[in-house]
Amino acid sequence: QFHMIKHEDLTWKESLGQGSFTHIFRGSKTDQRDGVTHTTEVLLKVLDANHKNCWESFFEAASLMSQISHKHLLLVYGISVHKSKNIMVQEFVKHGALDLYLKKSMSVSVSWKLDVAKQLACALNFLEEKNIAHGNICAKNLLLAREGDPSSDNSPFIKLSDPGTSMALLDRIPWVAPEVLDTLEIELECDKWSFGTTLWEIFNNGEAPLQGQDLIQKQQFYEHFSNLPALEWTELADLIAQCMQYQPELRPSCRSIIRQLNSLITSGNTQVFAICLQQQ
Ligand SMILES: N#Cc1ccc(Nc2nc(N)cc(-n3ccc(CO)n3)n2)cc1
Repeated sequence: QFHMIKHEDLTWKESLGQGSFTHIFRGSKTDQRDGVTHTTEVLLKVLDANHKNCWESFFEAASLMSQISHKHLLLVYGISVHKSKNIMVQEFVKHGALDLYLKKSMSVSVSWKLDVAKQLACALNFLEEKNIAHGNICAKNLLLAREGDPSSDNSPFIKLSDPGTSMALLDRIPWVAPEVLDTLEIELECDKWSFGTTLWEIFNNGEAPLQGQDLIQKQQFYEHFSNLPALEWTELADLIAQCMQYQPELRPSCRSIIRQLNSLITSGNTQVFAICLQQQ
């Protein structure tokens, strides 16, 4: 159910890092269209040969992303299988994963972060309308296609990456919704919980929540129905708390999330506007 790419049509460039079961490289693919050779810059995501057992979720992730298209969903060109390597060929997204970008550049504004949050909410709304649960929403899976810089008014642009190979569930606390540990089922509501965790990450400059806690402590976080430390901005902290409710049915719809983000954006701008007026 997706395009198979010939290995000889791929060119491999430098390694860009390693995930849990995957290794990513910059590369390019050539294809002939109406007799013309086109070369496209790509990201090559290789599934470790010794993790054959999770190649199924690897392919499932790829096929999910190649069946639907949306401006905030990563484009997957196809799959290439060569000897014992499974390779996912993705569009190359210029600035890479958002968590690393936020850790590096501490100076992104509140409106920049709200803009990114709203784009993610739109991507989730699109998936919700198609009744598709992503299952792995986190800042690491948000890719920054355009930086957007404070000087000119062009804003950031993100793409939601494939769900990836389902890492060990306990390692994904607190991104994975608590009920998933019992049901092992990924429902739409799970993405709302993960959206809350990702919002927390974005407003904590890419710092991972429960950083450095071991698996026992992480499991207890759910057993004690704990919440992440609230942000100073109470309206934003409220939205995160709504998303990270232990009862899935109480979590807000994507439409409600987008509405609340819009009012935060407006109130944020009003506050900035008021401060500018005072300073005149
Ligand atoms: N320095 C640097 C640098 C690194 C990567 C990109 N680009 C890119 N494009 C994609 N399609 C996917 C990814 N990913 C990165 C982590 C994951 C998680 O799996 N994906 N990175 C651009 C610059």
